[in-house]
Amino acid sequence: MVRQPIIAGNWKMYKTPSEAVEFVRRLQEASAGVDNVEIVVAPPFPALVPVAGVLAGSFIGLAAQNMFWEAEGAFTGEVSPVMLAEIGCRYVILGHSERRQYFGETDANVNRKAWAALDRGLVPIVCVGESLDEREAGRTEKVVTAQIQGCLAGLPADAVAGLVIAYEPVWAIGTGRTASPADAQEVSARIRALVAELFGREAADRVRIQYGGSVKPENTRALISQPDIDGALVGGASLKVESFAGIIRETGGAVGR
Ligand SMILES: O=C[C@H](O)COP(=O)(O)O
Repeated sequence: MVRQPIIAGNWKMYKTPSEAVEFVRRLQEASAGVDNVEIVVAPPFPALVPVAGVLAGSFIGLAAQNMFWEAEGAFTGEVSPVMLAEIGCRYVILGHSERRQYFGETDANVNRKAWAALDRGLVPIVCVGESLDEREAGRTEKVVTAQIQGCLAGLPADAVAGLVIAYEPVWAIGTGRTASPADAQEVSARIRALVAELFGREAADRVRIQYGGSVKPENTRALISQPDIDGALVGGASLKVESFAGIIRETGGAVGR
């Protein structure tokens, strides 16, 4: 089964709209010619519209970092899937560990959001991953299994096949401490086996699993070469064109044609 690798840059709360526009213009040039990798950027909300304008018709896709599950209503401060779809988002990141840690995001919330996103034609990038305490207590598999079961509960198998799941061990995010390729592969393989159990072999073969946590150009190739890792969700290193384009090129080189 050939799965096209997907490299997504999660800019978190960095870059003003003008900085974001300038960045994607430069990224288009820097990543031109890499045609075997899907590239996605996830700017903060105020930058989505201007960046969508620059990216219209481009090979770089647009993602939001979060959304609410209702289409509209009295929900101050929230953004709906309808709005994201209309401005040209293709993806939406759901359940990032920072949303879980600081804003009370739960697996049940992520599940409602995933249904709503799919209903509006957006592809969820569903984030899962264990904390350091959980890993050290030997609970990684248990934690990630519960997250997958909760976040994807009841979704149709063909929708799951089209999803992106980002495995991000919380202890590796922004710390410079990357999971070893073997550890990242082991959990990614567990996730794929679980998807097979819950949604069938075809969904498991098609779903793309990203690794996230201190990914940089230097460690990309070893991670991407793992059989169950189909890309990366990149934080810090996606904020500079040189390092993000480096990760994209390394990915293209690792998968070949
Ligand atoms: O969404 C991205 C992840 O949180 C990874 O962030 P990082 O690459 O800065 O460790």
